[in-house]
Amino acid sequence: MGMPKVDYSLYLVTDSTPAILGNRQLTHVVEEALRGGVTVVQLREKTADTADMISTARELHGITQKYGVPLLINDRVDVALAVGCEGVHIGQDDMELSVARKLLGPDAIIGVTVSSIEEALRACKGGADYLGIGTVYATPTKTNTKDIIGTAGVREILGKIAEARFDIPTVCIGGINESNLQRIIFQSGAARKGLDGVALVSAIMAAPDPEGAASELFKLVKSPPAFRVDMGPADVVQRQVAQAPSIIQALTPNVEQVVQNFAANVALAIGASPIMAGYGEEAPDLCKLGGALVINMGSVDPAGLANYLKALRAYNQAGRPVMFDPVGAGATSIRREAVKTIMTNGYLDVIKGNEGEIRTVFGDSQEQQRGVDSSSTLDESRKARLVLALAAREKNVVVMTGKTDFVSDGESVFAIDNGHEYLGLVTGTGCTLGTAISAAIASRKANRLTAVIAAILHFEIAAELAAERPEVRGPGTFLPAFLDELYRIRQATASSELICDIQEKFRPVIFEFDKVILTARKLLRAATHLQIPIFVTTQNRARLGDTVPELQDLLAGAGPLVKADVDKTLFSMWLPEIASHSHFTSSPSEVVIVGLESHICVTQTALDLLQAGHRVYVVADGVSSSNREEVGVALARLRQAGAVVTTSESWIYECMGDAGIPEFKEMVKVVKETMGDTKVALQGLLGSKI
Ligand SMILES: Cc1ncc(COP(=O)(O)OP(=O)(O)O)c(N)n1
Ligand SMILES: Cc1ncsc1CCOP(=O)(O)O
Repeated sequence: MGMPKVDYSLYLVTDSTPAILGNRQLTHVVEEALRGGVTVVQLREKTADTADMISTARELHGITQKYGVPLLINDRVDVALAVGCEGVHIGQDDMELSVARKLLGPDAIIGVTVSSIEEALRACKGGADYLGIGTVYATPTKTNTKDIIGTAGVREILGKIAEARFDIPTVCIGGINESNLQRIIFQSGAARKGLDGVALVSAIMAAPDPEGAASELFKLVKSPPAFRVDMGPADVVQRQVAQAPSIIQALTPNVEQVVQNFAANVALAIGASPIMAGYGEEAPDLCKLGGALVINMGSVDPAGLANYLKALRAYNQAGRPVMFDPVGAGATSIRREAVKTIMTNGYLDVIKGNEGEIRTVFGDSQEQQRGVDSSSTLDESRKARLVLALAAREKNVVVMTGKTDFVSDGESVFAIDNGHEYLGLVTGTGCTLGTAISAAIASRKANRLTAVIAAILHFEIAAELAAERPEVRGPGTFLPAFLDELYRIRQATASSELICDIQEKFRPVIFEFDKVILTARKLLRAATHLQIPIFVTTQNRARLGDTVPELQDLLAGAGPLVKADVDKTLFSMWLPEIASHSHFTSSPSEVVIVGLESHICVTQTALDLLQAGHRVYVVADGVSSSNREEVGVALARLRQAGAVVTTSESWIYECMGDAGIPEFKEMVKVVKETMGDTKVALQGLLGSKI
């Protein structure tokens, strides 16, 4: 006996009942699973007699040894002793740990089932080698389970083990399969202790291809979930909320909900592209478009629920965010069940609901809602504690709407007191707030908590502004004004950046080099007046020279607006130093590119920026290549990829948006003073493009 270091990542518990094994041979299925990557095997036979069990165990041990994997026996210390395998797994109703240890000796592996903190601490103190924590979810494989503890229960146990400083490996068990494994590991992890692996029966033993199933599961255990989002600390959140509304722009959520028309209008007003897609089969394609999914439980029927689950699965797998709106969650038992089903079948980045809905999602069985009403019974501190607890349990962001909205990421709670009573007098405003939130979280670049808060502020401040308009006399006139204000805020707060790369050594070879410089000078002046951050790059500065001298005075004048000046070897200007800058990480940006060469560095930069979720403007009078013919081809390609190919003057006016802005006078001066340059650059560079 004895095996120095056990890898608990993928722990297979066998089952030879016909419902699971069919008419296949147990040893054959286990060997296939071992080939697929199973790291521990437990022989679990509930009805076999001792002689048969010993015989199977012996054969199995021969196989597991070939793969260097420990074989443990469920409950039966006598069988483990007879076979001489590596150890046993015992439950709370089986032989005592101390007795098993005495019989098996110090080197045997003894695992213990635990479903509470007390059991876990007792097993740790008693010298268990690992813990099997569960049952996580109800499973037909074992129906006589005492406690279904969910990921929250697993996390509590892990937290206490860490607190008591026990360094013991742990797996969890019960209802785990390919579609929920990563979420279970993610949501179960406590601050200082995560799971070492997962134990499964049917997901492998009943699989038609046990090797393939095990190999897929092994990959999932070893890789971080696609949906995992690191949430920034609260102080970062507070800083970023200052620029809040700019977070919602150029996003593409896919929206599935009841008040579709209104939701679609809100999405468009805030710069998102809505797709109302209730058919789950479409989701795998839709999630490739890079948006977010809204599951709005406006109506619940079996077909609808199946669609929610299909879409949820597709978006989780693609690592795209999901916003769950558990409409009327507590109104009927069907809805309560639907909430449970949705929550146990996928990861929800954000859950948004009114007090009754959030209480139901948390599992408050006393909560009986009437329809989708939003009557409130909790005081503010209890509301804050509830969203905090739910977000901590689900490891996501929770929003409880109400007169004051409460938002939490499980670490901090924010209260938002904006909005207007008219929002409560128009149908669907709650649902469309979900649309706004989904648009904000659609970009993975944004901190999720910040994005959610920003979306709420955008939405509610727009309502306040709309209600103040002179033409608004009630909910009917409020609605169009509200859409206008959503749009106006978005327009006014879109954040732009300028990326520039023009080096000295290219001067003699680039087509119309001096014209590119003229445009770059104009854009730098405009950026400086409009307070647009500037990012400068050079390609191998030592060999190809610095940024041209014609731009140096303007860059010096821009001072702190020049956020980075980076030398590179990559062709793309989208360097880690730039991509990680807070201007790009806090929200999707509108980035204008000027420089060289259009078919190499400019093209790669634009494609990278698009891929990262930003909106890209390529100014046709500000980019060039050594061969003029390259330019038109590059611009056509970028246009097709989703970049906006425009001119410098058009971009400048788009950035201003409104002649009423304070900078307008200065900007007109820039445009007038560079009128001649603009003409020369357009004539010189655009002949071969567009
Ligand atoms: C790894 C692992 N964890 C838990 C169990 C459950 O064991 P137990 O509570 O003894 O229940 P039975 O398996 O005997 O029905 C397990 N087998 N393996
Ligand atoms: C043995 C055991 N102990 C708790 S749940 C369970 C069975 C898990 O089976 P499955 O992985 O098929 O849900």
